[in-house]
Amino acid sequence: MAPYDQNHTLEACNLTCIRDDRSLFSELSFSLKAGQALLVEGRNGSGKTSLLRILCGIRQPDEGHIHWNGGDIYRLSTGYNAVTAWVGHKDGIKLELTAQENLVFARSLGTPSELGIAETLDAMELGGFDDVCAINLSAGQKRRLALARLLATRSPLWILDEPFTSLDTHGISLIENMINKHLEDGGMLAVTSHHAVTLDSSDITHINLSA
Ligand SMILES: Nc1ncnc2c1ncn2[C@@H]1O[C@H](COP(=O)(O)OP(=O)(O)OP(=O)(O)O)[C@@H](O)[C@H]1O
Repeated sequence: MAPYDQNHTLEACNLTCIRDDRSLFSELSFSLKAGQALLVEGRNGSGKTSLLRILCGIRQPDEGHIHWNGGDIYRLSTGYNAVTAWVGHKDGIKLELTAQENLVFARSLGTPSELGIAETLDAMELGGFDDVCAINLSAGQKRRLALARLLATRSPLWILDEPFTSLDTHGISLIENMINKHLEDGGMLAVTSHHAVTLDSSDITHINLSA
């Protein structure tokens, strides 16, 4: 993939998240630049998914704001979802569509990458499954198809909630390599994972929501 713009920035300022009168986190601030990763850690229920959903713009923080390249993510003229790729707990794939059709759909929603659909499926070791309905893929193959969206579209900011769920050790290393390449190209990453994540970059910010 061609390198991303090295001037991209993400800044989170004084984020607060309250659920049912309970404060999950407050006054949380951090920033990311090209090639940097944010690793969100913490016990079950500490608020990791809630933080990632706020970073995606799916949920507004109760306090604080997030800026992309200096502009509030809710007011970007280009649309913040044009720069983010989100893979959540759920695969978010259409079970009645084939693997290929799922990627055509994903590309229609974002900025298509220079990698073709067949090449993307090959990269995710799903070559030969292009015309198979997603409902007939194994759990790990469904997860790889969900993560294939990251390659099928071109988004500098990847936001991944437990990306390794259902993957075997080979699948995990496939995704880690993909993430490392993304960071090498100047992409950014926010991730939470109960598995250890092996990243080549030393440019990692750790946030522990249980601390
Ligand atoms: N839609 C919601 N409405 C009310 N409370 C919610 C909602 N979503 C999450 N919560 C609560 O917020 C808290 C944090 O949930 P969250 O999913 O962010 O935690 P997490 O750190 O990602 O947990 P896990 O490691 O188990 O995935 C939990 O106590 C949960 O019950």
